[in-house]
Amino acid sequence: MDDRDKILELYKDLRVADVRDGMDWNMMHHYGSVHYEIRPLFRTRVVGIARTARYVPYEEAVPSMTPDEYTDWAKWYYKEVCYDPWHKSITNGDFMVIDQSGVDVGILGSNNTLGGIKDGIVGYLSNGGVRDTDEVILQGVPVWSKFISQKMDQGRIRFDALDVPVNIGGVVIRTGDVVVADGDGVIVVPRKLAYEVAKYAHQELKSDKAGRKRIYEAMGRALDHTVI
Ligand SMILES: O=C([O-])CC(=O)C(=O)O
Ligand SMILES: [Mg+2]
Repeated sequence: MDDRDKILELYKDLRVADVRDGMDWNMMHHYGSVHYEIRPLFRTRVVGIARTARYVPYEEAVPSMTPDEYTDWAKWYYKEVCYDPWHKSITNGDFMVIDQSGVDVGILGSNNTLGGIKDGIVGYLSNGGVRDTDEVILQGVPVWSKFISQKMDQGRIRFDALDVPVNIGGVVIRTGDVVVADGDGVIVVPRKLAYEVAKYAHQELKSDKAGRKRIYEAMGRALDHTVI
């Protein structure tokens, strides 16, 4: 098992809250929690290894053209201006992290997110928008984003860089960092702290389970997977 698989295994049962505590136990109180305005489209839990991409505003004016000319232009735009190069180099367990510089577009949609899942992406995190959200939810694609946007990329945003440090909700995320996301939001662990944080996150999870198990038993409540 390589380091990456070891880390994914180590984090697979940890909740965002446990990882938060594990960061605190390593004097990282100030760091790691992505701003609470970044929320899941639907509640689920995903652990992955960050893969980052940055997009920036498109500075040119869209030339005047007929709708049929626009069809070709839109295709050209996807190919040359706002492409998703990460699609070509996905590793199983990647958590795709998109910095879209505040532009109101849905870089993520039902099509490109599902294509990434097919190739091994486990979830998406964006400080921007997602669209086609009814299908994204139906397809069960885990997405944490700042907003929902109806808009296409054309004339609004361009691809800038892959595997650069990005700022998502106040946290600098680098390709290779550990990303844990659930109904509480998203937390990022710098790769060099991954083992130490996991150790104390497990300590917290264990004590949480034991405490709630005692209450379940006192209530005569059937035990579930969160306490055993
Ligand atoms: O085309 C895009 O950039 C996003 C989108 O709507 C999809 O992937 O379905
Ligand atoms: Mg779409």
